[in-house]
Amino acid sequence: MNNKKVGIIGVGNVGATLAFTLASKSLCSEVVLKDLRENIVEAMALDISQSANAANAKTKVSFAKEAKDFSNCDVIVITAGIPRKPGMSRDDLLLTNAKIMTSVIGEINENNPNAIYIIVSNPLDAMVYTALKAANIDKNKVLGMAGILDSARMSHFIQEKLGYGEGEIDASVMGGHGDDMVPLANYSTVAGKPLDKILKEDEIEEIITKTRNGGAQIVKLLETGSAYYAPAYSTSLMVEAILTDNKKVYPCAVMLQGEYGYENIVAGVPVRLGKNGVEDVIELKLDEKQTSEFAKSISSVKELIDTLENKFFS
Ligand SMILES: NC(=O)c1ccc[n+]([C@@H]2O[C@H](COP(=O)([O-])OP(=O)(O)OC[C@H]3O[C@@H](n4cnc5c(N)ncnc54)[C@H](O)[C@@H]3O)[C@@H](O)[C@H]2O)c1
Ligand SMILES: O=C(O)C[C@H](O)C(=O)O
Repeated sequence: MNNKKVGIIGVGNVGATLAFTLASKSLCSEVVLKDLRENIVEAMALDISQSANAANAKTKVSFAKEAKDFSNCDVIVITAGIPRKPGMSRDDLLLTNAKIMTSVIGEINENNPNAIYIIVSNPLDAMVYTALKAANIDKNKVLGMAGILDSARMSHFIQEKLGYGEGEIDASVMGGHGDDMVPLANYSTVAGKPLDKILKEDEIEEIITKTRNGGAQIVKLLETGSAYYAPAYSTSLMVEAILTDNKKVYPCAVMLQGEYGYENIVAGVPVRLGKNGVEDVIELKLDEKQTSEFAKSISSVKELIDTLENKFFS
């Protein structure tokens, strides 16, 4: 066992599913949960700990009764915040979740000097920005989860279109986690073959549209909230990469400082993950259309950041 501690704040659908995933896979020695809802967090800690015992897993699952219980974490995942409901955009959550993000970061930052933070709350890119601004943490230690999820959705829609490829599809999505994210057909492969060599342009466009709409599709069906199995599993991959220092490259939302020609803006880009968090940002060569789509996605994130600066941080 690796003697690593993971803290999860916000133990609703995504947080609880993530805790279950980490514990079932014995990815760390300890998972500690924190939420405003005292009975729920205690119930989740009991239930998930008991499931881990059923699996003979080695992870201890507990909940934080006081600040010291949520200290010295190696990785902290923040899923605290409200999810959207049908008819809403992720951006509608901006000011409510910025308030929650600022408050939770303020509660835990001091006791966790070495933690790497993974942000999940929406709107994702703006929440990564908020976390960085609220706590003055090194930019390489704060990452947002969305790109793995969006890429998994794209893989799903590719498989659905082709009718084959399970386990052999490797899709790639960049940009902000919003309606104009940038799925990259030429960097998406089926058994190593690029998608743009397999499907026609209109078929690829259909997959791109479905990928962009993937979150909203589930929100509409669920009625009460948003997706959580794929988001939680995607987050577990980031946690694993950091804890095991495996150097895997995943699309993650990070603060850009010159990469892709942008400064002081958060967006999803391929990142090599390791024990230090962001170990490298990989710069893919984008064609003209992808470059302009990435610029559009960046400008949507910029609008949210401007709103935060004018209405929240000022
Ligand atoms: N980045 C992504 O790809 C992605 C994917 C799925 C969900 N999300 C986002 O993650 C967030 C959580 O989604 P969910 O489905 O788990 O929602 P949920 O409502 O099931 O859970 C949210 C939890 O946060 C808790 N919480 C709220 N304020 C808190 C605070 N100050 N301190 C501690 N806990 C607090 C709530 O009590 C609740 O248990 C939402 O904002 C959602 O939009 C993002
Ligand atoms: O769609 C949402 O609001 C939740 C999340 O961002 C998702 O893509 O599933």
